[in-house]
Amino acid sequence: MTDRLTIRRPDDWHVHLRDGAMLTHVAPYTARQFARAIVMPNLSPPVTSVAEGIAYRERIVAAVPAELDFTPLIVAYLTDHSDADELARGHREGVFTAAKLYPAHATTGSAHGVTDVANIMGVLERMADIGMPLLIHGEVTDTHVDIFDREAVFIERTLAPLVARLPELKIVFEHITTAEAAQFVADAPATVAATITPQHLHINRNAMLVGGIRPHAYCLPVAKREEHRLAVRAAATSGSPKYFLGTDSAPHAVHTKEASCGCAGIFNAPYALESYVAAFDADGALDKFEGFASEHGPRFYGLPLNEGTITLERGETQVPDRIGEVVPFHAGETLGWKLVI
Ligand SMILES: NC(=O)N[C@@H](CC(=O)O)C(=O)O
Ligand SMILES: [Zn+2]
Ligand SMILES: [Zn+2]
Repeated sequence: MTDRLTIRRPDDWHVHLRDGAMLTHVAPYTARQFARAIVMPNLSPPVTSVAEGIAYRERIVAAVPAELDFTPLIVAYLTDHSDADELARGHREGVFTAAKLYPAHATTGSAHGVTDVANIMGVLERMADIGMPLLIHGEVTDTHVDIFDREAVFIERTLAPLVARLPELKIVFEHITTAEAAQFVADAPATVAATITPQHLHINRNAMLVGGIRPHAYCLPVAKREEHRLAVRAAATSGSPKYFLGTDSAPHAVHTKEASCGCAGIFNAPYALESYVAAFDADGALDKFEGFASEHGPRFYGLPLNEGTITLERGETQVPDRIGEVVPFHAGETLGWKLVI
């Protein structure tokens, strides 16, 4: 039995660090676990211009204790009116690592998102030309489609046609939650990859709905049936370079989740690595963890692998009920691994 696992320093390829007081509160947790993070741009207002990207990056750096070696990677938020020249300039100048497609009204902070991919086809063609990755929240917003089917329907209606049209465009299908998504990515060209969250490795929809409604298990895309959790978990632990770590840590103050209309998002940053490694361990896949956490992401993005290592050890990590105004994932549980750096 392996009791100690030393791996190259990992990165988080999908996180919400927010802004203002929440940024100050949560950014250190991500910076303690990860060397770099792809920071999502769904602020209000969203990060759309190069100037806003530079300013946000400065606010993030200011929120992280100086002794932590952490690099935020900034993402442009796509709207129906995105300008290809502005995005390309941001990419060229090292401000925008990628651009994010939120279908309008699909999730938290997506009101300014894209109403039809056709509206940004010129932008996507330019991104393909310059090798700038497109990150996608992959759910349709059609009110006739059941919330549990929105990811699978997005593949059929939007993602498959997009990949067929622009096979050279690098696409990250973010936070996949279904067997259909895992299979689509497996069958797609090497330009298509996916991030996987810790919650979608651990919970199915029962966690949210059995024995009372549990708002802290609610995020988007919503957790699905057990068969989907198992398919996503098999993808994560498969060793395939198409799947990599993206926590989707999405903090919301407790009163906005424990409400008649609660916000979507799970705050998993403080114990993300302990949570992921527990799943890999349970599946006998510890040997696949370094690839998932530290290698597949940078290789897909075309960025250097991190220098240095971290160590995880078997041992108890008690997850608190609250961290400031936010309830963390696994609140009140004991995880079987700890990060010892
Ligand atoms: N995942 C979530 O449930 N929420 C995210 C948005 C997102 O990633 O879809 C958030 O910003 O709160
Ligand atoms: Zn999302
Ligand atoms: Zn997210």
